[in-house]
Amino acid sequence: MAKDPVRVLVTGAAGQIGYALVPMIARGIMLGADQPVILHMLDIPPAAESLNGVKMELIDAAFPLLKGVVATTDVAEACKDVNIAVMVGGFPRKEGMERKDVMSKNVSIYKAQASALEQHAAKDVKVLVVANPANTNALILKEFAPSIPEKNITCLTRLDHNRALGQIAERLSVPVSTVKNVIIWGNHSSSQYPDVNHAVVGGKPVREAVQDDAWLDGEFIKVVQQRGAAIIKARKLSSALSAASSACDHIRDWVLGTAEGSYVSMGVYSDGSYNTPSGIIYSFPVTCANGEWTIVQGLPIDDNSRAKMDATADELVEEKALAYACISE
Ligand SMILES: NC(=O)C1=CN([C@@H]2O[C@H](COP(=O)(O)OP(=O)(O)OC[C@H]3O[C@@H](n4cnc5c(N)ncnc54)[C@H](O)[C@@H]3O)[C@@H](O)[C@H]2O)C=CC1
Ligand SMILES: O=C([O-])CC(=O)C(=O)O
Repeated sequence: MAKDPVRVLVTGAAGQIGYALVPMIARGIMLGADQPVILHMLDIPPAAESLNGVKMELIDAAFPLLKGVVATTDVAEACKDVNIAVMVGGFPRKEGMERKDVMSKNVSIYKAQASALEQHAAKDVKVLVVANPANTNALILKEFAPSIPEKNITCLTRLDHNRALGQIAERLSVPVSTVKNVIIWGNHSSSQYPDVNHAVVGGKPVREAVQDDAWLDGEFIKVVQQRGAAIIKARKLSSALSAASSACDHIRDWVLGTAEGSYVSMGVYSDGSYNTPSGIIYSFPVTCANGEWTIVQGLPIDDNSRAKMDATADELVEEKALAYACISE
């Protein structure tokens, strides 16, 4: 019997990630080749015409799984009954702007969208925040949508995770599918810690396969931390196809489960695991089953990793304070 359609919201759908993401969702890359979808696309009024153009293209592509498209600038209409919400819309930093200015704009966007999701989305909506600052936007969304279970609010660090897999595969000239269990700890920013201490390639520890700890502890980490900036330098635009693809990976694994023996990285509400501060959205290694993620426990952490995990946590605590200062202004 055919499945009922799942309603998937994409905010910022007229933007570059949105343009890459919506056809992936309509083709079944996010939720599976047997899962019909109804796309809800939200953008702001100045982007309404462009958003309508994206809707026209979705119709023209005649995707068999796509059972409907809502394209709107009305946040309540966009959030109505959605089961999955991918939050890509946000306010980017512009020339001459302080970090605090960007934070205050995003705090007000995420506060308003949290309330709309709370009032209009399905009660068990799963939320993925992509827009930067992704971890802190997700935290604000969580704070202002108290009836959405905190386990249902996450942010994207899967792109960083996939970038780390890609760097190791390139270094060893092996298919990327043979590399697994890298970890991104912390913030989706240049303070993140890409950790290979538990990663394997073809069943062998990555450190044994690479045989170059200096590279793994130095250049590799820097390349992954700075990859977003490198793409901007090369394309004059930020990552879009890789961000969209990684957003699909994040939701697919969350809904359909991770492979046996594999874990992935997700930004989730910290419960204090690995002595990280609770009350921030921090990226951890997780496994997923039955629509729920679980933090992988018990991995040994050496002093070098500890220091890097703490540094990225400190940045998130600072961002949280900045965001809260914007709320109370
Ligand atoms: N977490 C991650 O791994 C990554 C995050 N990003 C972030 O994703 C975000 C989107 O990137 P792009 O698509 O390249 O940007 P973009 O500027 O091309 O698109 C953003 C879209 O959001 C819309 N928007 C702005 N305010 C909105 C609101 N209040 N409600 C709904 N829509 C709104 C804009 O009109 C625009 O169409 C940025 O914040 C970027 O920094 C980008 C790459 C990776
Ligand atoms: O760096 C940026 O602005 C975009 C981003 O988050 C990434 O590519 O990881």
